[in-house]
Amino acid sequence: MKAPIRVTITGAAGQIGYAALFRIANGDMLGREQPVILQLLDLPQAQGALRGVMMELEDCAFPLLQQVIITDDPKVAFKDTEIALLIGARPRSKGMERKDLLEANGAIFSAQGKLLNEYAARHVKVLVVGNPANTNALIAMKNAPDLDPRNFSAMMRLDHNRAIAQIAQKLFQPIRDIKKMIIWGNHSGTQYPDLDHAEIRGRLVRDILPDQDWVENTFIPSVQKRGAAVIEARGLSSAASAANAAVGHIHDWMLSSHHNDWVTMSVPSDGSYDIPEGVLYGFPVTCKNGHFKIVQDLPISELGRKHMLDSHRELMEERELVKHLFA
Ligand SMILES: NC(=O)c1ccc[n+]([C@@H]2O[C@H](COP(=O)([O-])OP(=O)(O)OC[C@H]3O[C@@H](n4cnc5c(N)ncnc54)[C@H](O)[C@@H]3O)[C@@H](O)[C@H]2O)c1
Ligand SMILES: O=C(O)C[C@H](O)C(=O)O
Repeated sequence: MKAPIRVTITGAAGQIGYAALFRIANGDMLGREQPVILQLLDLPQAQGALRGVMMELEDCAFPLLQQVIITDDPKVAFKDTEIALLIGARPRSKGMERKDLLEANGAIFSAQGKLLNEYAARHVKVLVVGNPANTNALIAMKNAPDLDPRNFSAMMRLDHNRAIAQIAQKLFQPIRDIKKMIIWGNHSGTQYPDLDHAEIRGRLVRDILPDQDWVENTFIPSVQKRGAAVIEARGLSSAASAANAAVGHIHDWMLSSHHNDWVTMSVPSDGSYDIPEGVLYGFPVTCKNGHFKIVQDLPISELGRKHMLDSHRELMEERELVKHLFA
């Protein structure tokens, strides 16, 4: 039996937490042979609900679930953690943009960055889900100077999955055949869902779907605005699909991305594709042995470059607004 991995989930009593926990305990995130210890954090007023969630986890009798710790103390939740899903934050409601949450949520991530720096395992992998995810991840990273910045990421996998689903529906093709999707930039309305490299059974999707008007006026905006469309329909922001994306993000980071494919992760920019250092930005990456590598040398169209720079500009504006939260 392998040694258990400690997984911290913040906002564990919230809707994404509820949808993620049972998947993780079932082995969907780290594999069917990897025991886990869940360290669940939520606010004091949510401890009752969290106790209920723990009871339900117990009642599933998951063979891989070795221990569940519930707490309102982040020091307890982050102690020796090896994977931290930072979900706990306010969601937006109808009519808000994700960056409207910066004020309310930014402070959470500076405090949690400091605590991760102090209490987490040195190899901890951090996935920020709470919005605005890219900039919150930057805040956490900037407050954790002793941890490798490459261990901080933000979630763009939901956008990636949404884009694949749109193409599968448009072409009446199975999801599993659609590869090499990319979402560049920010998890916001400026993200750039890039179809130029996507393949279906080895053929470029662009060759099968030459309808540029559909790509520009339907595909790109519908992926960019899908979060708002779900809020409009449900009255609440995406939860199960967000949890599924978080499980997929960590799964691939830890256990490798698929052969001849890549995934989108928001990671610290390193100058690749002329996106300057200083923000967390969605890039296509491959993962192996717990490390990601940004896919290099993809040709970028003129339209694509414009979208990529617009999204970078927005991230720089967000960065400017939260600079006071950096350690
Ligand atoms: N990146 C993405 O693709 C993506 C997708 C969906 C949602 N989100 C974001 O994820 C976040 C959570 O969404 P949700 O629907 O689960 O919200 P929710 O309101 O259902 O749950 C949030 C939980 O976090 C807790 N919480 C708040 N502050 C906390 C703190 N400082 N420490 C620990 N726990 C804290 C709350 O008590 C609550 O239980 C939101 O910011 C939402 O916008 C991101
Ligand atoms: O859109 C939101 O506010 C929630 C989430 O980021 C999403 O993309 O569904």
